[in-house]
Amino acid sequence: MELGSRNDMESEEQGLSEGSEHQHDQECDDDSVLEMATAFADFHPTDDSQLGLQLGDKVAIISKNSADWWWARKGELTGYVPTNHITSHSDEGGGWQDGEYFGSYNTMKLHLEMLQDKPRNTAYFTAIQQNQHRIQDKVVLDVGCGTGILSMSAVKHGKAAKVFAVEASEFAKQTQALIEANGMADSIHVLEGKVESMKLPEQVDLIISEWMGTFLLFEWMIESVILARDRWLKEDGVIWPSHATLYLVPCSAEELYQTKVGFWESVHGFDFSALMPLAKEEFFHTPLYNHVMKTEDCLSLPQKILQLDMKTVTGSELEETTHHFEYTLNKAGTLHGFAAWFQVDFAGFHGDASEPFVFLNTGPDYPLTHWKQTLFMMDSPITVDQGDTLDGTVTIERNKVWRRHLRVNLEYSFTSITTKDIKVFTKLFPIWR
Ligand SMILES: N=C(N)NC/C=C/[C@H]1O[C@@H](n2cnc3c(N)ncnc32)[C@H](O)[C@@H]1O
Repeated sequence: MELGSRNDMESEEQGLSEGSEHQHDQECDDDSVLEMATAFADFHPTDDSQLGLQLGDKVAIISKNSADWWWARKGELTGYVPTNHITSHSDEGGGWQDGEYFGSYNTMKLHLEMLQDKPRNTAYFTAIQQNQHRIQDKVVLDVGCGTGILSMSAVKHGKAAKVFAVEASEFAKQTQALIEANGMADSIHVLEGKVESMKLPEQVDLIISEWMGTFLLFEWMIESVILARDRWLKEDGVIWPSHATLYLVPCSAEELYQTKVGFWESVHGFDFSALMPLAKEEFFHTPLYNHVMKTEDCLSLPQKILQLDMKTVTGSELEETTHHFEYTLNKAGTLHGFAAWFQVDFAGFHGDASEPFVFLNTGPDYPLTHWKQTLFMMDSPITVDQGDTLDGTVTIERNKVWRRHLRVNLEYSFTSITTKDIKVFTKLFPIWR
């Protein structure tokens, strides 16, 4: 299930900012504080009545003296802050945009899309069935259960004794009805609310969750799963997926490029090429979250740019990651950009390591899923030869203000095997802010 996998959310996504819930901050309890706010830009004070800000700083708003300056406190310091440098939490749910986010999961369209994603559901069901002897009579936590499909499978296929099915959106009310309609109310306990604020009566043996978003991390639900793991998973418990791997490959996207940009060369016989820069900016500024690539589009072997062990990964490790890559192109063609996809594994139960585990790979060599692939289009395609090389880095940086969003920075040098000349490229792609 993916915030960025549906057109409506995609358009809402750009404006995903009117979270209605006010995420209560501890500092708010101090009665002199009107509300909390976060700086989304640095601010350098011009006199000592002003408070300096760094992007991501949280400040307590004491009074709103004017439309442009508010009196605020940051730690022990107080001073005026410019309102056009901060986003007040009362608008945005503290940058998590929870109102809008959970609201988006209260739609039939979304659940239909996920429940119709055969590879997705088959992976979870098969993993549960294959490990029935380990799940039987155990206690399971389903983080973000949606319709409760995975919880029902844990009981039906896994013979779990008890499942806590946690769902923050209003949809949880429907889920309760589904559990009852399937005679599972005595083993599946639907809990409406964020897992962060949930009080369970006991630790669990297995956490199951389907948290993966565009480019694996968008929506940043992984943080909620990590928190649930740290708080509710037994020491020797298992978390599924147990591992998550992000892949990146340099690729062609000729048809897409011609459709969106080449088109302007000649429009009904007229030269509209002056519009090509605008087209590139509009269509390629952010990655394409619903691109379906063909294996032959790959210009090299994919490389792993992020590998997560879900039993041990911490939230802070994910704030910013950088991976160095070197690709040797294995065919001639046109390099338009890079494609990304992920694989999640369902391993982790004790058993000999050679035991085959179920995995779900959303790449071009596997059956298509609703995640499709994520395409990062560079602005200028280059003609390449077999043997040319790309050497660079991909940096994934979580947005410090909009906490479900991230930015992917691609920087690399291209070396032609024939002429040896080197071209350097760099582009920053927000997902989606
Ligand atoms: N797989 C994709 N793409 N989306 C993730 C799946 C999101 C589902 O999990 C719920 N959810 C997300 N975060 C939490 C949380 N912290 N506590 C409880 N429920 C949550 C959402 O309302 C969706 O139903």
